[in-house]
Amino acid sequence: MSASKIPIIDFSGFYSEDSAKKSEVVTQVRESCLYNGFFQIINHSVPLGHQQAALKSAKKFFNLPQNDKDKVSKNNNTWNRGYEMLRSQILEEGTQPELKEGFYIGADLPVDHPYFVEKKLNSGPNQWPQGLGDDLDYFRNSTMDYYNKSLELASDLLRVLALSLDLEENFFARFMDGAVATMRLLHYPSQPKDADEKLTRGIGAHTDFGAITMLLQDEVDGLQVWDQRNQSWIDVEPTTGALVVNLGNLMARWTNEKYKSNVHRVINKSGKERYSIPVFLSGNPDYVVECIPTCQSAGDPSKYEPITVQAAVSAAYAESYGRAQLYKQQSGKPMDSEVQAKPLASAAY
Ligand SMILES: O=C(O)CCC(=O)C(=O)O
Ligand SMILES: [Fe+2]
Repeated sequence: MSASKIPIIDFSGFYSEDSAKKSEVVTQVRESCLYNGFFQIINHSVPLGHQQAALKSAKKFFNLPQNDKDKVSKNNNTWNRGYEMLRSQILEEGTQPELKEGFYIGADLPVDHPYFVEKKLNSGPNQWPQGLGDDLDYFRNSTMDYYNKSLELASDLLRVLALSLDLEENFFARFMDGAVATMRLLHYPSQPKDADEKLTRGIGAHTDFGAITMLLQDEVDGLQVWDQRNQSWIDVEPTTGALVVNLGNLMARWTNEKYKSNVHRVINKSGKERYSIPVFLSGNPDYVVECIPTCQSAGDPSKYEPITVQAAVSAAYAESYGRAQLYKQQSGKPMDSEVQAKPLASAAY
């Protein structure tokens, strides 16, 4: 597999009647997952119109006055919904708090839903930015439509992943049933041209926490994927209509590290504002992730104990937000309200 580019896979083969075309998709996905866990897909099931509408909504939201954004702060709840201000997170140790702001959305669950009552991972009602006024309906519909379409695609991707691992196509169905997923609208201000690249990140080098991530980026580049074999960063070229798919730590654990959860980062040196929308699939919080049968053998036993989705994903969130808090304490800077109000142990939900 070529190292200098992230492969673009034509996903229409998966929906084709032609079994050879379907196998070709499965083979390309397998190769990408074994190599570095990143690929782009085109001709998938999330319509371009839905992508554009969601990005338009993101831009409208981030253009609001700071005061309107602060009113829907993620600090207002413990289930990780709402606005996250600039410099709230550090994913790469030794770097400065990150130059991005975000808005978290998920399934809009009522307060009597069992997931909310039982405080399951990132589960509860959304916060909606009233500051958008007449644009709020459009914002709500376009973001939720995009979210729902992404979850349908996630099921298809898991079918392909199952086949790529020589499993039954519906192996991941129970994991998807009642799955939790979180979407984040992201805005990366343009970084000053003379910013110290070593320390300033849009998002620091990290791996994702969940099973898979589906990322929509607009036309501004900045996402880079670590190429372990060549010890260099690969730029992920924005491609109209494409989604970047990458595997998270949960999938790496599940596959006994046969499939990669790879390091990536964003540095926005474009001189333009950058917007992106990742959807993180965590899965059913009660599902127990246990080494996939085809990924272990007598000579290659399971490296990890079984763990629930809830336990695996929540630990990772707490750690990353804790780092930003620590940085601000140690550097003696006044902490913004976002970080101050958030105790480390309950950082994410
Ligand atoms: O914005 C991007 O391109 C990447 C975002 C990302 O890696 C993340 O939110 O985990
Ligand atoms: Fe990421």
